[in-house]
Amino acid sequence: MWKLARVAATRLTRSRRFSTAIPGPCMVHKRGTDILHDPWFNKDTGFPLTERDRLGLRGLLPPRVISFEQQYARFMESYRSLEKNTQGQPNSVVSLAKWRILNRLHDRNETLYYRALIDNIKDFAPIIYTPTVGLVCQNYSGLFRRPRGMYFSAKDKGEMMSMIYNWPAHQVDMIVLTDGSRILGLGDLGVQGIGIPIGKLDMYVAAAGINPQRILPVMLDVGTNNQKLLEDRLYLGLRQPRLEGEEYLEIVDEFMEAVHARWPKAIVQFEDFQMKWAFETLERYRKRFCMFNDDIQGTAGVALAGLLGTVRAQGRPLTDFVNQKIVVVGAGSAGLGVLSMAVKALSRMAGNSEAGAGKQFFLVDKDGLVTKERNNLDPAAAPFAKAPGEIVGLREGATLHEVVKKVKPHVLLGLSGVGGIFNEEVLKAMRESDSTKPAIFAMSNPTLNAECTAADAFKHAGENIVFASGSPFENIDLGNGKVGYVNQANNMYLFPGIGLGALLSGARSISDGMLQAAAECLATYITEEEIEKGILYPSVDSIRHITAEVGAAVLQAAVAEELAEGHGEVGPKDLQNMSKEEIAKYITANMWFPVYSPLVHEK
Ligand SMILES: NC(=O)c1ccc[n+]([C@@H]2O[C@H](COP(=O)([O-])OP(=O)(O)OC[C@H]3O[C@@H](n4cnc5c(N)ncnc54)[C@H](O)[C@@H]3O)[C@@H](O)[C@H]2O)c1
Ligand SMILES: O=C(O)C[C@H](O)C(=O)O
Ligand SMILES: [Mg+2]
Repeated sequence: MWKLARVAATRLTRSRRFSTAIPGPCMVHKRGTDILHDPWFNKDTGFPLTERDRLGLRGLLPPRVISFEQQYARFMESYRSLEKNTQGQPNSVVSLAKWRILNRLHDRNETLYYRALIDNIKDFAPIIYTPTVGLVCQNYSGLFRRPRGMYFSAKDKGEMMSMIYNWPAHQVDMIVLTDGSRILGLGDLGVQGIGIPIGKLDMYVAAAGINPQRILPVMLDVGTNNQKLLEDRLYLGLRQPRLEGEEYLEIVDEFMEAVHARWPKAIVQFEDFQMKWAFETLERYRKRFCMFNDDIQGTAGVALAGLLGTVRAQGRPLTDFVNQKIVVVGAGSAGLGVLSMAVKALSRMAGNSEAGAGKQFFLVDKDGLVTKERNNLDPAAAPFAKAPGEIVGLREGATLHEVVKKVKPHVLLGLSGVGGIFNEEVLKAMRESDSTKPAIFAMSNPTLNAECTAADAFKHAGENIVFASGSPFENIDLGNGKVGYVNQANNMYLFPGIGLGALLSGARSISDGMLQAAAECLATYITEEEIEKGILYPSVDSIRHITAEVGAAVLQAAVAEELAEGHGEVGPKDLQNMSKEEIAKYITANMWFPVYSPLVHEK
């Protein structure tokens, strides 16, 4: 059933490639070189002669008109020759070279860029998104050529309501916002963190079909506590320590009010905020605005889908989730987000009683096993802290190795940001797991921050494991024709669908029910045959299809909870009356796809 739907969708995408159907016109308020310098409208040598006449472009381009297909082939040729020419060079050099060539196209011709991205998403996602985006953020001040998105700084206090009107697009649907304080597992990168919203929004365009003219990456620069950056003469952000307390919140409040005033229906995704502000801003805004925190909520849904998939992969009924022993390493925004969503799922399974739910979860942070005896126990971690004596033989602060040895978990899940902490000793201890097919999730990003590599996991924990990582790794050749399958457990499988469903339903806010629907949709997407091979998540190649499905599930949940206020011409009543099939059609019909539209000049 699932399989059939996916094949049909692939065909749909293929037939749209270079389709001959004439797309609708696009209004442009510029002429001449202003159009050539605007990547939203620029077609380079692809402008037909009639359009060159209409838009004052005659003579500004070489005379021959090159088709979109030829332009695409030309770009891919230069990309492939760059790949060939950089063979054998260090990974970081190759990745940055690839990022540069893609970035140049992005800056010049967005239609061609997004077509290349959509058609080659498996190859390009690791360049424009995780892990290379981390390297780009680390080197941002040096790589900077032209701005992308908007920058609101502590110095703009009192000005944001007018500044927001400096953005040239009339409509914005999707905003990704960061303050740069916890960029992947790389720490505080200040203004350089802008690369993250840019990468996330590229995934929104590629996976969810959000129109790139309606996206807005935003950096809230409230300073940085990264001493190296403060001393770097090339650093492009404010050279001051981060604002704290009320001063900080006033900046975020002002930004949220400004966005809401200009684009009341825009969805704001909070990304890579340090934990204290991640939780606080989520609570502060989630009822008032249509927003969510991807690291807490998107990650939780992706992890939950993987945890449920693991139960199936271990050959047990889903209801057995209540008996899964899970060790979560990292008590930050992501780790705690995962635990609280997993506990909610458990209590639903147990008939909505939270009593005792989660007893089989174990939380380990930088100071070891988290128990109620912990000095200054973080209130957010408290519900998952073990009571004294709850696990015989384990004390407060027990090491990860001790915990794994004692608990013999079915799942070991890392969201610590610390590369290599699932070391040989810890991985070998997983061989004594109570499951014959234990799961290891090394979810921290980027690659060097993963808790272990895929190769080490299969080598030390055994060939029977189920493995997932936040950053991509190649599948592992286990010899004798056997393959150790590597899943990518990354929130990219959910955030685009959450945003898409929220947008097209016109949701007032993003509820737990909508997020739960997203996670369930992802969990049920994988077939039994796939699960048997240890496949927990779809291939990145099908991200556009899974995103449409997640979007539909989120929209349906918004309608069911009466949060859907409608989108454009489609009112709340229309949404309520749509069948499942109509919802699916409505979603796909509203997903932008890159083709050159005829440009019509409007004064
Ligand atoms: N795969 C995904 O989709 C995904 C999603 C979100 C976050 N992440 C990754 O998860 C990591 C953490 O993100 P976060 O927002 O929770 O960060 P955070 O800073 O809020 O939390 C990090 C946690 O790790 C703990 N920790 C630090 N050193 C440790 C050690 N040696 N042993 C055990 N625990 C240790 C800290 O005590 C803290 O609780 C980052 O690398 C991020 O890239 C991945
Ligand atoms: O950005 C990613 O790849 C996932 C996640 O949001 C993270 O912060 O690591
Ligand atoms: Mg993130």
